[in-house]
Amino acid sequence: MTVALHPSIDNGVKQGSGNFAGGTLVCKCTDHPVKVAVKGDVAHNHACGCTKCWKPQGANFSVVAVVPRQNVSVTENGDKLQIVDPSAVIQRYACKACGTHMYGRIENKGHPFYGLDFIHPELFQEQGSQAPQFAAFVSSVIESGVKPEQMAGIRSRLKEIGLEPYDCLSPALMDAIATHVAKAKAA
Ligand SMILES: N[C@@H](CCC(=O)N[C@@H](CSCO)C(=O)NCC(=O)O)C(=O)O
Ligand SMILES: [Zn+2]
Ligand SMILES: [Zn+2]
Repeated sequence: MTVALHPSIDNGVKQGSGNFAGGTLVCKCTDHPVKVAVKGDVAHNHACGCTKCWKPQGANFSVVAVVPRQNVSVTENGDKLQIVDPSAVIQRYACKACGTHMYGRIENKGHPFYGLDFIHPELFQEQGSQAPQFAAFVSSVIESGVKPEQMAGIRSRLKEIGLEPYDCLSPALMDAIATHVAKAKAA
């Protein structure tokens, strides 16, 4: 049996349309769901194994991407949102009723990713947003209870579906972070 990563990628990664114009994220509540409008396509979509990103029931990974924060607006039932961990770098706004994380926001203006919100594209009502590009924080799934002996199988399954596994972010994103840090030090 292949290991369950996340329902949206377990049957293979579905490529995006390349011209996704944006859509509406909807939480799991059948009654008064929280709705969040997102303009434009997502970027840097990835599977994330960290303990902080929201994972649907039974999944070992989340699927999470970024969008400019000005492109994100809560349109319905925003009173159901609460910040999961106000001390985290990414302040994740979750539905109090169903627990779904609707968006994560960075308020530290000095953070390399300030200006980007984190969202879960599987919550889009619409199809066609950018597909996951890589897998991040893969070793972190051990912190959620995965046995170290399962890691070889998890990494090979990620590679099989075309998601290169990394234990932090991808090299391109790590380079972007380091460039930001270097510039901040030089300033
Ligand atoms: N081993 C830790 C790692 C948590 C972590 O650093 N997560 C990253 C990636 S989240 C999306 O890619 C991060 O930037 N976190 C900041 C935050 O969550 O506020 C664990 O698994 O908990
Ligand atoms: Zn909900
Ligand atoms: Zn994460």
